[in-house]
Amino acid sequence: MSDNVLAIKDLSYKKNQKTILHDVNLNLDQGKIVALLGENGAGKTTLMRIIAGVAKNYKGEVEVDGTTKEADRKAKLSFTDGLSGFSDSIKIQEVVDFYINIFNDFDENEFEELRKFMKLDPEMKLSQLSRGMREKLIIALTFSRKADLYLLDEPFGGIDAMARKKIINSIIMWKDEKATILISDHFVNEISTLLDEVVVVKNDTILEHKTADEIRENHKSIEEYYEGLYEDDDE
Ligand SMILES: Nc1ncnc2c1ncn2[C@@H]1O[C@H](COP(=O)(O)OP(=O)(O)OP(=O)(O)O)[C@@H](O)[C@H]1O
Repeated sequence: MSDNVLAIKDLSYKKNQKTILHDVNLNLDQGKIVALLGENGAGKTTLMRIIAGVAKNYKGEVEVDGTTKEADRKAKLSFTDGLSGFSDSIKIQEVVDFYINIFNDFDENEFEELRKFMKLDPEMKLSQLSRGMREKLIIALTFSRKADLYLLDEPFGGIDAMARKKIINSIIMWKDEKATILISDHFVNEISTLLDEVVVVKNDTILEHKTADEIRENHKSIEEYYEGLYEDDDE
């Protein structure tokens, strides 16, 4: 059996007649921690929303665990679309109750552990959360499901540098070893040492997909490699 968890073939996506992504081809294997890197507006969020089945009307094929059907894909991957569907006046506990209802694979005990680890009070309303607390809640919700593919869209912007590595380290320890995590960001942060692979989005498509070992074989850190991709753009 193939250990491929994600297969994207010839994906293109337009919004209001503007090409946002074109000729995207990407394969990810089980058990990998993969960074999806690119500048603001490169198309990282759009790509995640397409994989997750939230953005529709794309051209091409998106397969998760061998299935292209959106509903089946949603059952196999875990993605929290910025809590956009929830009113600000509801409490964390109410969001959790919603997740328990909707997702058969939501593990309440796992959420409890993550919630305590993130120091989140279940009685707090979404409107009371700081940006970092909100991001921690998204991470906790996402990883409380048992999925084969986890999508994290810029999860750390408001989380302090010390906590970032601690959080991602713990998640990697908790997750099933066969589960793959795709994490988007616009710079390589404290988590670069934990990455297995790097995917770079530039000019509306995937510019490069490399393993961390390949990058390091060229005697480069991931930071140097990523910065090098943008050197030609500088004046
Ligand atoms: N609703 C929309 N209508 C038209 N264009 C859009 C819409 N949403 C996003 N875009 C465009 O799609 C492109 C990709 O946006 P996207 O949010 O996917 O980028 P990103 O890589 O996640 O950026 P960031 O790092 O800033 O979050 C951008 O050029 C943006 O202007």
